Amino acid sequence: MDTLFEILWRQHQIADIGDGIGLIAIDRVMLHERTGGVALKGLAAAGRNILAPAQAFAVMDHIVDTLPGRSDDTLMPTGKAFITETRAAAKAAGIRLFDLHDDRQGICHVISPEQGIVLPGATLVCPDSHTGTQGAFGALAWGIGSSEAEHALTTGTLRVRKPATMRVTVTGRLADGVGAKDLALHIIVLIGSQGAQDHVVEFAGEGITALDIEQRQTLCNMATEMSAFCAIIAPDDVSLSALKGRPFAPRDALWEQAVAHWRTLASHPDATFDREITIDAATVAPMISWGTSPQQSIPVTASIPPHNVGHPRETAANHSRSLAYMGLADGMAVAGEPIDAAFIGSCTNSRLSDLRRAAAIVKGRKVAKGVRAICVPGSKAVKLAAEQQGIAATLIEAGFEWREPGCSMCFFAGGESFGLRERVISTTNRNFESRQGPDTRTHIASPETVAASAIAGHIVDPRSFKDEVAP
Ligand SMILES: CC(C)[C@H](C(=O)O)[C@@H](O)C(=O)O
Ligand code: SF4
Repeated sequence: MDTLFEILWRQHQIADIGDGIGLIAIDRVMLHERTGGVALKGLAAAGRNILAPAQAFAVMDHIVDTLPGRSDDTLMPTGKAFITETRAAAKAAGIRLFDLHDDRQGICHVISPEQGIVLPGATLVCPDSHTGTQGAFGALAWGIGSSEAEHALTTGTLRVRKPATMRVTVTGRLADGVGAKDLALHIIVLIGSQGAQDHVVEFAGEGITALDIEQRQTLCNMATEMSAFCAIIAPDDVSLSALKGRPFAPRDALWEQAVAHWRTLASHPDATFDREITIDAATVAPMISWGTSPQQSIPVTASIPPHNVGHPRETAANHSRSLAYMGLADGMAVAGEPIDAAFIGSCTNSRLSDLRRAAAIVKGRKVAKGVRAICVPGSKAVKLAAEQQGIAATLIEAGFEWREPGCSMCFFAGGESFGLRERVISTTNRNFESRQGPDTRTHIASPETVAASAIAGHIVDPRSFKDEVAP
């Protein structure tokens, strides 16, 4: 009785190499300028061709400047070369490139579904750790290294160690004001940030099927922070309607044929998983991270617990180091901490519905004095839609900077950053030391919590912030 993962593995396994490793057929390769250009250059240097150029796609997202009027110049000292070399290599290789000024440009994991590149039942790889985001569509999508990307491009295959399976079933529905980001942090606190290592995580249950497709992507994105091999959600009406009519998705009779196949893709009711976890959606509250790992998170209404309480695999030394780095102490509430900046963006929470929920919170209000608030839409398509729908105007009116799409301040190594030791509340997925700038103190949370905190000037529960902030 197969799980969805085992069905997709069987459908793509060309050979069982032994030792738990399969030779897997790869349907799509996505590349970005930070790691993908390296793979393309490596192939060219070795004189190898790309087996199926029509199935490989490159985009500029990590290093590109997100200020209006941008060019190939970037804040990352060696950044320009990544951009120009990726462009040249993609052209020489004859693959599609969504370049800086292309209307389809954006963060790789955001644009792939927008363009219909990811499809249910397909295998998709990208030299980027958050590729599992795209498992929200029922694809087997996982992150690889640059040299694996070279191998996938030139052979259409990869050797893969077969991961174990884990199902996270969410019963009931999330409460109002609680979203997929909160659910993801709740799960990470429960199982730890290594909790899903070497596992494919299938998310299932009413709490998952009730999520819209963008929330599902947020959840699958955060599976990387559980150290999962990747995440997957069985395709259904929600995911299929999100892909219908997309530029690279099949059309007409081919679409119907594909749908008939995709409808068969689900774990058998009697399938057994190596691990099973069940979560009652009613127990999930808006979450906030207090430390330097996503597992160091708490409900926004709670106080920082002493080490080991609810935080598996956390040593006392780790716990103290995180607190010292963050300028916090045991037993403190994180709510109420003044912030220097608020960031809405990244492949976790930069889609239209994320921005819409943030805008609903800030509408008619102003970002607190002294807080730098920035919104970076995940793609040009998101940006244009947000502008057309008045979402951008609401955010700008409130005092948010409105930027061009890209990874931006999710990732200091791309060049853009917040200031020394600044306290930032952020919709991103990683709160590691110096992730968003030199010694920045990042708190990760949902778009609602980030938006509400930007208005309040301190970390706040989005469900009750209106009581604390005058309209
Ligand atoms: C630069 C890239 C390889 C990296 C990743 O793989 O995740 C980045 O996207 C990140 O989020 O840290
Ligand atoms: S938005 Fe952040 S997490 Fe996502 S791919 Fe870019 S750098 Fe990585």
